[in-house]
Amino acid sequence: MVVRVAVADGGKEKEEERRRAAGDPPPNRYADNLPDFAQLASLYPSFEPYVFYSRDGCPRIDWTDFNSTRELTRVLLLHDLGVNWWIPDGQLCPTVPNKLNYIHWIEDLLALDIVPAIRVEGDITTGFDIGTGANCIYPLLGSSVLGWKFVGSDITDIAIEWANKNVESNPHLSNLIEIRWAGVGHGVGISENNPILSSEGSVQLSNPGTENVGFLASSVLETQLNAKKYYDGPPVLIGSVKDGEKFDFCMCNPPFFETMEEAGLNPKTSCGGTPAEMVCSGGEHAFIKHIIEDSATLKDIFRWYSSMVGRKLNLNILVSELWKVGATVVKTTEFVQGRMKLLLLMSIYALLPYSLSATSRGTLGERKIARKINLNFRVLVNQPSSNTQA
Ligand SMILES: C[S@@+](CC[C@H](N)C(=O)[O-])C[C@H]1O[C@@H](n2cnc3c(N)ncnc32)[C@H](O)[C@@H]1O
Repeated sequence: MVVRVAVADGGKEKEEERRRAAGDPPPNRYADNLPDFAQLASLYPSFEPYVFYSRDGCPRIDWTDFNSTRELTRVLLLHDLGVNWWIPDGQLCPTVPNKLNYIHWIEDLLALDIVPAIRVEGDITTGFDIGTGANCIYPLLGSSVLGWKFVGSDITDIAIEWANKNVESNPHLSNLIEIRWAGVGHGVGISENNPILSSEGSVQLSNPGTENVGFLASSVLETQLNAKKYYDGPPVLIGSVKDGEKFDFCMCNPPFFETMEEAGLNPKTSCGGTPAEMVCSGGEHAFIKHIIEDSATLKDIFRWYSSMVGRKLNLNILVSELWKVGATVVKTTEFVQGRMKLLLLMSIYALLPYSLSATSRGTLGERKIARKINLNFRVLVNQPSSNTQA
């Protein structure tokens, strides 16, 4: 018996080594165990009406019915993680297995010491979720699965109200999660050279709504007009981070689209999504570019900056923009969960205090990363204007 356990553990270790070496994403509890709808239906009477059986006898749900996908998310969070959760009709409904992928990927990156830890050892890992939404899914997953602390920011009444409700209905997590209006921080990264653009396009040097400095120097106006071609929404990171705060990472599922028409509807699923959640001026490219620009100011206030990216073309453009602002490590990955064939592109980067540059796909062992750093450093020196992604 003991020997069998030892063998099994050894196998797990080898598999873990292989996974890391191959750059595969970390395991997710749902990777080999898709949710058992029949079991959930027998345990949760509220879920039972949504489950039906296909001719092959498999229990299924109607993915085009919002009530059905929302109830699945509710019972999964409750059954597997002991998390109480709800969202109002039409708000973006998260698919738990996909969301866990992002959390586990960050977990893997934090385990690497390619970017030095910024906080004292023993501190609780702390993340910043940009646009946490009414569903507050990343803070709920990160705190319940890994015990991480989170600040979740957002800009809409409904997101702030429901994210708070979701935190309060889980008293065991409530000391780990703070929900915060974006742009009401205490001025980290804000200076006369680096003002905040408000949603109305005026410049603010502190809390929006309390101290509007009004009219602008023409150079600032010019920047602002250029910015309008891109993202002209409320502040993202600068203005949302408070004095003295440090984070291990930020993460973001951005508003991906410029219009709701562009967002379209996936006829095979109904996961809700209001215009405020799905759309921003300039779409995902502009939103993430704004995060990149903020990060160039905030630098090591975050150990890693990360975001989801919907379109591969945007990912390539954004990576080249990362080099321009001095990113020193850029990592990307793609996730496919179960049979859903949903492709998630992820990008994560850090701005180290020295000027090496590296890029890699997935997770690499330390030695390989060191080799890649040298390789890309040479490439960058020889061809400073080229866009180098290994
Ligand atoms: C695609 S939703 C993501 C919701 C949730 N994190 C998820 O993954 O399901 C994008 C969210 O970003 C919020 N948002 C838009 N602009 C923002 C800003 N400047 N700062 C913070 N949140 C913002 C929206 O209100 C919305 O809740």
